[in-house]
Amino acid sequence: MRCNKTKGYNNQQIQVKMTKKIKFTKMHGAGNDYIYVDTTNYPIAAPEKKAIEWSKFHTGIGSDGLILIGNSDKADFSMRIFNADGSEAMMCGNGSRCVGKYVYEYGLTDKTEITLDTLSGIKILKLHVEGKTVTAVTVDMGSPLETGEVHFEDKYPFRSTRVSMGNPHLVTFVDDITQINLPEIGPELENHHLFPDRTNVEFAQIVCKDTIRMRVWERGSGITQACGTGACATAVAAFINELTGRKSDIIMDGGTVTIEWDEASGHILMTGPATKVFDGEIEEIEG
Ligand SMILES: N[C@@H](CCC[C@H](N)C(=O)O)C(=O)O
Repeated sequence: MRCNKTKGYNNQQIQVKMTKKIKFTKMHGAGNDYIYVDTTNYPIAAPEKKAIEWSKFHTGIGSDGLILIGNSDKADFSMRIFNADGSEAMMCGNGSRCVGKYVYEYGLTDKTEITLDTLSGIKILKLHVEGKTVTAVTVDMGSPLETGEVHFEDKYPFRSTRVSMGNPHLVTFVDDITQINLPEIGPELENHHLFPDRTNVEFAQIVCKDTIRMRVWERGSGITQACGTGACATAVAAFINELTGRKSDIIMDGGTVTIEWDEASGHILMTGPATKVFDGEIEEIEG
């Protein structure tokens, strides 16, 4: 049978689709990379879909997810975070530092102390500025919402600690982190029946009383080079289990952040880098 291209073509209804150009900035915090869009200039329809499409490395921009910066009636700015699988999370530690750098360096504010409205409440960002550049940001992440021990009754020989930093985390301390097969165990634990909302998964090794090496499997994004809320959860779990003091450096695959659990306020303070990679423009097909 021959295929009649001409007939097929003539019979087709031609749909004219409009395209719109969206400016974005690719940024990373300790290697945790997201696409940032200022939605006051470029409103994004269906962000769940865009997060999946744009996060793909071969056919999109390539990232761990999508972060939308917007206005808020409760704070200076708002932040929404979508993982690479399109799921929306409550909070993003590394992302919040990059939002601080973005709004300052792109002239949306000249404040060096900024309030940020997130699904996990209002966070306070303190920018460390050198000249006109934000080199690091300290974020008051608030108090950990929930902590608890987890004993797996099935195949895992671990005693783990559950910590909610708005996002759910499962932290497990091991003697040798290099022995952990994260690509295999990460998704198993993320989707374990004990966690109906899934969970982020951290494996950590104590280096010394104030230093922890950590690797992460993120809910909705897989292995990432760093996770800010995960670093907070790891420091909290280490302190609760009497493995460290209140302040520790968390060394991740892509960089280090410092976490301090302030005794007076009970808040977690996270300090770490924020880096711009490039600005870009992507075409969005409407309809
Ligand atoms: N990488 C982020 C956390 C992003 C959300 C997380 N994957 C979730 O679904 O809870 C961070 O730096 O905190």
